[in-house]
Amino acid sequence: MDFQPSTLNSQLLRGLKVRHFRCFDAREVEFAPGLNFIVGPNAHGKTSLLEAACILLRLQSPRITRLAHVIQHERRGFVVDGYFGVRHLQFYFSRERKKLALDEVEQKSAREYLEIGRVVYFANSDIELVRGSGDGRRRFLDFVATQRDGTYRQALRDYERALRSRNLLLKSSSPRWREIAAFDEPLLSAGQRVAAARAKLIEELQPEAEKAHRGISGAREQLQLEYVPGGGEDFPATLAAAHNEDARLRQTSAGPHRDDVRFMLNGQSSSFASEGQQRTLVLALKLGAARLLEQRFESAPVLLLDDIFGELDLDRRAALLAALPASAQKIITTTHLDWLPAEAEASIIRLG
Ligand SMILES: Nc1ncnc2c1ncn2[C@@H]1O[C@H](COP(=O)(O)OP(=O)(O)OP(=O)(O)O)[C@@H](O)[C@H]1O
Repeated sequence: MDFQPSTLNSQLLRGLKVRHFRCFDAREVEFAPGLNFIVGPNAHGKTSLLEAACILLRLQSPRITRLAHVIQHERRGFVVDGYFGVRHLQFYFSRERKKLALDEVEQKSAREYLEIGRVVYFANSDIELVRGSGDGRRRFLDFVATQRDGTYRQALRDYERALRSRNLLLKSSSPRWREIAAFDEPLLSAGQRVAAARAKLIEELQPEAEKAHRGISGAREQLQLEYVPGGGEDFPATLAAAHNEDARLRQTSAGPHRDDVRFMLNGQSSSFASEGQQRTLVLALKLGAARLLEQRFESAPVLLLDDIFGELDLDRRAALLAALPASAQKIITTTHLDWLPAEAEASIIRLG
């Protein structure tokens, strides 16, 4: 790929190469600014390319927690490699080791690498954000929070490490409380950083998601987001009060690993909402996250949209296309493009 730095918009994913990634032995694609469609029949690797783009920029999959699952069967590891603006990103992952490089320089830590590209990913299965367990909502918060704040990832890791150690001690048949208490301090300190960042994120997301929701739903309902801290209002007090419960359950019962977010439409829990209302809500959350990141960094994140047009009628497809941030690069998978207005300017990648 030949890139001329002077002509590049620095906030674009220009090209992507994958090797031994899901169904691809090797594949290379180029993307344009604005609208990009990846078009092809089922099971031809559309989602795989979108997932690879997400992993290249964020080192995590939007679908699964274990990257080993995207290694092509019978292979040792995968490579994703691409240009974001003028920056060259490379990531190798195998079960034994990971290797990161930025502009051909191997990185010991992911910190600088993760400051390069920002992403909002949206798939039909995201309706689980409303319908599913708190786990999915925490993953969404973490995905946006690590992009919003470069220190968040470390706080989350510190918290998870302290939680794992504390839980391991609690599992013992006769828990030694002095040892367990030694993990309370790091658990509390990292947990409070995680909780504060999540609370701040919800506070900033609220007006943006509301605005997006009003735009899509035609101002019919009011959307409210509420952060529900798993450590209560006062995490140290909640943790201290939960000692007996923790001993009984043999695990830490309170803390950010139990955080949740409540969605309300006109003051009613979104669990009562219709499917259409729930889909609108999730879309508003994602567009809200995109606006929030755009405001914070003065450049829109890349939008990766997996087959979300398939279930909509023609009018709604057009409305959704219009609702996507104009300045963002958009990469969209779809099985066919018969519906795309002839005047729409888009770059098309065909698979199969
Ligand atoms: N680890 C893996 N190794 C090899 N093949 C895999 C792996 N994971 C998934 N696949 C295969 O990759 C193929 C492409 O899947 P993908 O989800 O990318 O297709 P798609 O074009 O998005 O399909 P759809 O339109 O049905 O969503 C599937 O046949 C799937 O079984």
